[in-house]
Amino acid sequence: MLEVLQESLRKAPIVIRGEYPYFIHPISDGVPSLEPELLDEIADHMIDIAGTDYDRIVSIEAMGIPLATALSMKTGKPMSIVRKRQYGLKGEVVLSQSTGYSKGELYINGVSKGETVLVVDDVISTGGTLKALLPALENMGANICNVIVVISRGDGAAKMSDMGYNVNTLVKIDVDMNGVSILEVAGEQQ
Ligand SMILES: O=P(O)(O)OC[C@H]1O[C@H](OP(=O)(O)OP(=O)(O)O)[C@H](O)[C@@H]1O
Ligand SMILES: Nc1nc2[nH]cnc2c(=O)[nH]1
Repeated sequence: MLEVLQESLRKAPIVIRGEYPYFIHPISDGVPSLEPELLDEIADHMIDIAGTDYDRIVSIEAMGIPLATALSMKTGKPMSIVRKRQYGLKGEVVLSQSTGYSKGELYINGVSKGETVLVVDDVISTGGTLKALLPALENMGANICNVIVVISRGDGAAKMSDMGYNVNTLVKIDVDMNGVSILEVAGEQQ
């Protein structure tokens, strides 16, 4: 299951940021090379989880964009990207994002009241981004049918579950200076 993703995670280099071992991976960073086989495998798996019964795919810049694009092309569903830049369009919604290493504003455009949306992203770590985004989408009148994040590192997904949001993750990982350890793979017994 998810063999291409697992293999790529095992090969992911680590750099130390402060004292934090930071993994570098095509899905979370777009470097060194994002292969179509990997996007294809992930998009197929997302369809297995969420089907295609939604109006719109919603994702977050920057690294949600290739995932949403691959899924959009497979499902024929439109996508809206939550941006870090303000456009000032009518109906734009602003929210504050806080992750482990950044704070800033996010801007939602293009999501209409009553739409059913699938939310996808590359990584969940502290959960700060989804903690801000999911209630904001609901306040806009969107119906969130599913949330799928490729890589889970840390306790963000558990925190979202405590808030009443089920976040499906494809792999749970741990990271130290020696590399990435895969703790859990979606659909596999451990
Ligand atoms: O669970 P959290 O702690 O909120 O972290 C998750 C967020 O962090 C990453 O984005 P980042 O803000 O680094 O932006 P990028 O995609 O532009 O690198 C990732 O794409 C998520 O959106
Ligand atoms: N690419 C990347 N994104 C992260 N988000 C939280 N931790 C990490 C990390 O180590 N690498």
